[in-house]
Amino acid sequence: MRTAYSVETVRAAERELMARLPEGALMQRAAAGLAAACADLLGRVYGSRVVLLVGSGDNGGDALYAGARLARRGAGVTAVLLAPERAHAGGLDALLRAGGSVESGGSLAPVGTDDARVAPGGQGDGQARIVAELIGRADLVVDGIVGIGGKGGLRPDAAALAALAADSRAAVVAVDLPSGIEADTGEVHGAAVRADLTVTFGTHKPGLLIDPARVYAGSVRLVDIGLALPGEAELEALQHADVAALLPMPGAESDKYRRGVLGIAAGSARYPGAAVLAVSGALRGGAGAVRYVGPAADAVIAAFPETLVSDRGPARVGRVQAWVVGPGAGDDASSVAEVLGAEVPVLVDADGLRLADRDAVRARRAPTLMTPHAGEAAALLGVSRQAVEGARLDSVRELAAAYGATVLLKGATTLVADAGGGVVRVNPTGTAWLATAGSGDVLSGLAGSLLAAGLSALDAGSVAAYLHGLAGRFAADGAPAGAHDVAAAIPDAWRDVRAG
Ligand SMILES: NC(=O)C1=CN([C@@H]2O[C@H](COP(=O)(O)OP(=O)(O)OC[C@H]3O[C@@H](n4cnc5c(N)ncnc54)[C@H](O)[C@@H]3O)[C@@H](O)[C@H]2O)[C@@H](O)CC1
Ligand SMILES: Nc1ncnc2c1ncn2[C@@H]1O[C@H](COP(=O)(O)OP(=O)(O)O)[C@@H](O)[C@H]1O
Ligand SMILES: [K+]
Repeated sequence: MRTAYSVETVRAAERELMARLPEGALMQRAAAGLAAACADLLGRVYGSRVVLLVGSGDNGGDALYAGARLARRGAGVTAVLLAPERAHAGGLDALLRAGGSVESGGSLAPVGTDDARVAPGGQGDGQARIVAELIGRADLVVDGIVGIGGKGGLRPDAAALAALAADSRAAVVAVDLPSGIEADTGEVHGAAVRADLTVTFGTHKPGLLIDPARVYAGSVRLVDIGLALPGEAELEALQHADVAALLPMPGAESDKYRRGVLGIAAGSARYPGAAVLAVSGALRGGAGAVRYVGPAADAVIAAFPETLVSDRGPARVGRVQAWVVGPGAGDDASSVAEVLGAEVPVLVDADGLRLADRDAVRARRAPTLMTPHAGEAAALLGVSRQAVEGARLDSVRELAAAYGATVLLKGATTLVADAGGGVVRVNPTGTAWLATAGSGDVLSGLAGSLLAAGLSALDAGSVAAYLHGLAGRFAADGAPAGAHDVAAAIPDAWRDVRAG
């Protein structure tokens, strides 16, 4: 399991550890890990050109000490100091003693606020040009502007440096996190550094795993500095072994009913394909049987003859262990209401989200799993799609609380949150090839099947997202794939997870 902790928790763990260690020991651990990662990225350290962007906190201190280590190995290291009089004194001293040099990078005036570029003004043309040329010629830029002490997007002088780093051909390594992102939420308010690699200390921070900030982090390398973190994380990402342990496996005593029967109320005359795709995901999700209820029975049977079909409405079909309702359902509000009345776990997706009565969902005693994409979540919350996409963690928690349900918010980094708070799951396996019509229907069938097999809503949602993301990768393999290809690749994803 990969876990991420909030800044507050990290600070507390750091305080506790620092009290037991000699002064500066923690920063040396961080700097050693950072320097090693930089050296790996450079390949050859000797003769390389390294520029450190250094803010006035300990994040800059990490960069300076790592720069000193690289300078001792023969790199040409220059620190650009945003606030020369407040730069970390010990780090600065170490860098200078190792043969590094220093430039002032404060008050480089940016042009505009969105597209910050160093311009004449501030300290004047001369210094701005020196800094721009340094960064432009660098092999590696180390972003030590701000770490977990940052608030809001980068200030203008820091934004100007970030823009220069983005324009240069240098690889960019962020220290702890890309400066300018919100560590606790993954939100990005204004300018932020775009890194190729982030070297983070002690634990992942939520912002490194959640969009939009995740994209700024590049790949992420965790350096263990010995922090003792409490049991429950803020955020967790399942990995192969975690998923393998949760997959429902049949045993000698299993029969199709004991493995779980999933009911699917989906599809309409207009959208029969949604029913077919939901069934295609469900048949690969571990339930022993799938019952389909709705107007697309002919299409479902033609594609999947093993499906049990009925046109009698959800309330009168035989017993099921879980329901999926909503994909392609059009305006079939009565099916949604009937399914919400069932005392088994229910997954609500697509049209079902719009048709579900909030009080009816809140009144349910069995688990409910809602699976909106950002647009659907926005409609339920009464905000814009951009507002949801910009604040995904807050949005998923708010929706879960409002409906008293588990919510899976789809996207490049799918999040799953329970109503009562607690850890939120983030899915690491997705691929942008999954942004194809009908892939959400496959996901709802798959997650429903896992619910029918007995997984909790949080586990069913996060295991389904994991398998679905992996199946998307296998199906696409560098070329477009349709939703039915994704469903067909679920068994490969399942086998891959079990193989470890
Ligand atoms: N506390 C510890 O034990 C350790 C801390 N470490 C490092 O220390 C960092 C935290 O250090 P600090 O608490 O000093 O804080 P930071 O260095 O993250 O940030 C504080 C500085 O950034 C400036 N700043 C804040 N928001 C800004 C913005 N939007 N634009 C530009 N500048 C901004 C502040 O004025 C302040 O000078 C961690 O991220 C990590 O890199 C590591 O050395 C490991 C050990
Ligand atoms: N950029 C992306 N990267 C990774 N996964 C994505 C991306 N965009 C969408 N997805 C995934 O693709 C699926 C799309 O679902 P949805 O929007 O409901 O589509 P549909 O309604 O057409 O079935 C979701 O599982 C979502 O997480
Ligand atoms: K940083």
